[in-house]
Amino acid sequence: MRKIEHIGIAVKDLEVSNLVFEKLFGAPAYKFEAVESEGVTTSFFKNGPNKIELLAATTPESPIAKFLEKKGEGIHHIAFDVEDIISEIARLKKEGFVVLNEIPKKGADNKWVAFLHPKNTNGVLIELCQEIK
Ligand SMILES: CC[C@H](C(=O)O)C(=O)SCCNC(=O)CCNC(=O)[C@H](O)C(C)(C)COP(=O)(O)OP(=O)(O)OC[C@H]1O[C@@H](n2cnc3c(N)ncnc32)[C@H](O)[C@@H]1OP(=O)(O)O
Ligand SMILES: [Co+2]
Repeated sequence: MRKIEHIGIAVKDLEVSNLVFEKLFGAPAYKFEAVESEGVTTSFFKNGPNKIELLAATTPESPIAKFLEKKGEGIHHIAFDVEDIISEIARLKKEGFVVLNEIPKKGADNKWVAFLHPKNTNGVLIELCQEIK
């Protein structure tokens, strides 16, 4: 894992939260993207080398909808940039982590992604991201 790729924040209303983070960073989101397979719509903000992903649910079954129901708005996951997601998944499986999708899926912002179950990472949902070249 090379660096934090983004921090995902679950929000109830993307429009409202876009304005909050635009004020916070003094700049608008650089990207808005829906990821149907995850039942989410996202916006991305860059602040220097850091990236924030706001996520709102578009379906009741969405992981974000369930998270909001259970925990309310807040940090949802930490995503890490990886060189080779396939070998990283194999390494982490060997280390005993539960990989929620062993076959990388298409994420937002042009990435292949996979997730580790938070039960093995002290309650923090971890996302692996590999840039799609
Ligand atoms: C891919 C697009 C975009 C991108 O960056 O490219 C994204 O980041 S999409 C992000 C949304 N997608 C996901 O989160 C996919 C991975 N998540 C899952 O598979 C589930 O959300 C899972 C397995 C983490 C939890 O699902 P489950 O149906 O088991 O929900 P429960 O409410 O029963 O949770 C079980 C247990 O886990 C705790 N939990 C749930 N979500 C989180 C979280 N985000 N962070 C930390 N902990 C979480 C929940 O509290 C339950 O704990 P318990 O102690 O049993 O109460
Ligand atoms: Co993410």
